[in-house]
Amino acid sequence: MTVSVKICGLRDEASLDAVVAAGADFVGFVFFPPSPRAVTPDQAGALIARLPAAGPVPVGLFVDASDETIAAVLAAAPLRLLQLHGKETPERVAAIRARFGIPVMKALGIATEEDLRAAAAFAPVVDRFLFDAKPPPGGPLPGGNAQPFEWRLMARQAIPRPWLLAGGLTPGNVAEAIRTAGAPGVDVSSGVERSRGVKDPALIRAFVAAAKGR
Ligand SMILES: O=C(O)c1ccccc1N[C@@H]1O[C@H](COP(=O)(O)O)[C@@H](O)[C@H]1O
Repeated sequence: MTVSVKICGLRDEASLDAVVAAGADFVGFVFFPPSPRAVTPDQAGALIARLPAAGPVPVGLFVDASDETIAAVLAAAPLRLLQLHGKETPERVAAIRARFGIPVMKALGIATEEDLRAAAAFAPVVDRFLFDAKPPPGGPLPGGNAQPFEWRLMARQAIPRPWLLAGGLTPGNVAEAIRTAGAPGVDVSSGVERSRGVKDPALIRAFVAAAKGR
């Protein structure tokens, strides 16, 4: 089975080119101003313009964003998947999907098996799931915290949509995470950075190779 790989939080051309050359499947742009990885719609649009036609799918990461914010981003950046990483309800997810006509991936924070049960209510209205660690209480970011969760919670779960595993993945642990969780895909941000918010092309290459077993 080929594992899908998403590299998230791209802000510069050299790192974006490394994502493409490494053969990642998805590339993420963060539209959440408190994040050190945040980009403007125009910056994302310029980076997406560099992607080859058969290159990674450009994903926009939003946190409890309004329709107006999403529309303003889409006017400048032709995203092909919307990652909703806040407290969006199934009704809000359905409304965003219907309004913009773009596939949606809902991120859910996981600490216990009980948290995974939340996926059922979202299944009819999402195209993918992303399972991430719960953020530290009171922290500024709901994701991107280099925090793993217990991968064994995912094993043998029948998730009703394609899904990505996220949270604290690195080139060194991603192969074990995939095996333990039985993950069909993975997503990383912190684990391919040389400092917070600054991607490292060598780590990007190493992560994609390790995830895809090359
Ligand atoms: O990366 C961010 O800054 C971010 C901000 C707000 C919500 C989500 C964010 N990133 C997502 O978090 C996970 C895990 O990231 P990490 O590898 O543990 O740093 C990943 O899905 C990113 O897309």
